[in-house]
Amino acid sequence: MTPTELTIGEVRLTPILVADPPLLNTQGVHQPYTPRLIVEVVTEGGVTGLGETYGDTKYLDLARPLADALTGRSVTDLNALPLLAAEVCGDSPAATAAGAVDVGGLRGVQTADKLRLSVLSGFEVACLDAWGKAAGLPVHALLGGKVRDRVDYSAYLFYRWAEHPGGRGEADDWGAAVDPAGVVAQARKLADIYGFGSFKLKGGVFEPKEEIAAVRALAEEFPGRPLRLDPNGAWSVETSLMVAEELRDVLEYLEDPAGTTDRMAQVAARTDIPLATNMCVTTFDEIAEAFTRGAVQVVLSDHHYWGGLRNTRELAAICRTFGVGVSMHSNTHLGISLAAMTHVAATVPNLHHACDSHYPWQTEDVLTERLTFENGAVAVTDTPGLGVELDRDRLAALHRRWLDDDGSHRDRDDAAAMRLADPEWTTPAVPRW
Ligand SMILES: O=C([O-])C(=O)C[C@H](O)[C@@H](O)C(=O)[O-]
Ligand SMILES: [Mg+2]
Repeated sequence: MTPTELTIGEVRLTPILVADPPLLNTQGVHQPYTPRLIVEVVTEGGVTGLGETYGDTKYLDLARPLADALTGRSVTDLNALPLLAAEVCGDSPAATAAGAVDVGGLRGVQTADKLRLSVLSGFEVACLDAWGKAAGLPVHALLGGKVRDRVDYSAYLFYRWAEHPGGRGEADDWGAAVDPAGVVAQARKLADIYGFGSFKLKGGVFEPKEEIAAVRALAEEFPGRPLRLDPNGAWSVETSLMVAEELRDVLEYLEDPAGTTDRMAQVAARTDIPLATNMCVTTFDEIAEAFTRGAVQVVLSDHHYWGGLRNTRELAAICRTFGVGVSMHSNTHLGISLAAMTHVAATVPNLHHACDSHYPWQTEDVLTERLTFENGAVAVTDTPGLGVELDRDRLAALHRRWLDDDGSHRDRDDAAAMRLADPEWTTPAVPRW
């Protein structure tokens, strides 16, 4: 491996639109297509590394200057990435608006730092992939080596409609799930196909008592299996405590029942069910208050907004220091990100919960071969780099969809998608219940 082989000669950015089913959450419903950005880092030695991150306009605006600035640098120069991003990306107006939140609040605060980290995570993963390919080492080896050979994922259950309003988008055969029977049928199908052994229900969609009934129905169908419920902060402290009491015998943890660190701390003080979050601890700045107040017991890391695989390991070390558990959050992503999640998860000793992944809902990908779950787990590959290969035809087809789009899908907006079914819909005020 010579320095030239590791020097970045070109960075290619390809925004795409990926099919997404009508999955419901407290903000609204997923649009038929969701934006992602595929990053290719090509070294002067001809090695191509792949990365993936959010593809909404506010991310693309930051990704372009960073791509230009990377040319001539080494793929190993990763500690300098945040400094470089801070220097060249500038602050996005979306991030600097007072009280800005990510995806209507589903992913917590939105700051200029977090937005830059979300962008540079795609570049970090692409650099690690290129470096690993050039060195003949898997990405997990570059992170210090794996401590497990498979990474467990949980079934990510959603209330959903059979199809998008007006029959838009791509059809699938999952049918609707809007009541306990529908949720159980969906869980059974996900367990049968993928072998998942734990189940997370995305809540905050219906009245809490209906969601309690759905979790109870899951507990009956899958006795003893770890269950989670995540209303994305839609409940008050009192409602959170009521749900915690009703489900205390079956929940592994309750995820973001209430929407702020202060409310989570109030809930945590009065229940012994662990609270997990991907909303009130989403940046390093938020850790101290949440941990010292005992507001969360499990942090659901997301390598995209935490700034990459190496930052995820730093977060895991901080969690370990405070006796806080760690697992992984997910939203709509493709196989490059699933591979990246699997590599980093394989290196984290204190990862004791099955990670979230939307991947089963994504029928489209940009890989020649999709990643597979066996008994609910993804095997940790020892193939150099991430161990995945880009399918250029698929990438081109999904980019073509992005080019042809009239702009209505280029920025994720679950509330706007909901208004197509319910013109009166506005993003609910929190707490909703
Ligand atoms: O809280 C979570 O687990 C998420 O934010 C995951 C996703 O954003 C999910 O809520 C979604 O996509 O509807
Ligand atoms: Mg969550």
